[in-house]
Amino acid sequence: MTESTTVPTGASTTASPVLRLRDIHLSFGDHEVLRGIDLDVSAHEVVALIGASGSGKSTLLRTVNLLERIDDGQIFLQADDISDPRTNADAVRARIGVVFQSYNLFPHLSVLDNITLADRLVHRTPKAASEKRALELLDSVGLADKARAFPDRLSGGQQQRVAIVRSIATEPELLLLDEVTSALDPELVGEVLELVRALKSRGTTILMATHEMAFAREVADRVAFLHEGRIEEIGPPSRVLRAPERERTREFLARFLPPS
Ligand SMILES: Nc1ncnc2c1ncn2[C@@H]1O[C@H](COP(=O)(O)OP(=O)(O)OP(=O)(O)O)[C@@H](O)[C@H]1O
Repeated sequence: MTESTTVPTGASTTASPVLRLRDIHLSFGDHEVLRGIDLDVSAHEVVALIGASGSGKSTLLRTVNLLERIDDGQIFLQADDISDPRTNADAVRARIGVVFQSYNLFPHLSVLDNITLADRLVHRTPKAASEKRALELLDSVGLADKARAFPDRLSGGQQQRVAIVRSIATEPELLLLDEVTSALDPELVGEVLELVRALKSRGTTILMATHEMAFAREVADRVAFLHEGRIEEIGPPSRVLRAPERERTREFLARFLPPS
């Protein structure tokens, strides 16, 4: 029996997963924030992490990108054990796209330069090829006319869409989205969610933390409900988010309760 079939993570396909988390533990001082997480994300799958504020969603995403080092367990990206301390973190990060809550664009670079920077520096893609691809991506999200603009000339929703375009410009194997709509005014949320929907339809493999329950229901193949550092429930949105009262309670908790 292979390792990927020994843990009941509820993965929806039998293909080798893009990401495998095995018994992940992580503490900050005395506070054990991740308490034995097992999770597979298959190719082209969208998995949404939901849970109250402080349940460990962001921390889990940060461990995958090696921004936090785990205390115990293993993280596999494709066949590679990236939790091995000898792993080159920069090489791993070049394979994973990340978008955080605040857009984090470089303010002194144009939209085009923001998008092409990693491709040119990390992947050594020639400037012309990198810009051609970036312009195609911008065009596909309706932002081609902003290519030469600087971030401060864009709305929050436009900045976040550029950040997402930047994260996929290098064609990462996995995309991590951490509350990508939380910092936005409500009227700007829709355009960002629309872009995530488009990524899903292109087959991007996504692990995302979200408080947007309706969105998780619509876009996620599976939803993982985190509670106090453990995955309490995982499965199709129709099952995990089945009770409207529970959904509302979770949304309320996630938005308003301070981290424990
Ligand atoms: N660098 C750190 N040092 C100490 N404690 C931390 C650190 N990062 C996170 N924590 C704690 O870990 C717990 C989990 O935080 P995390 O940000 O992962 O939760 P979350 O589920 O993403 O919350 P939210 O929905 O509010 O973003 C919280 O109690 C938080 O205070």
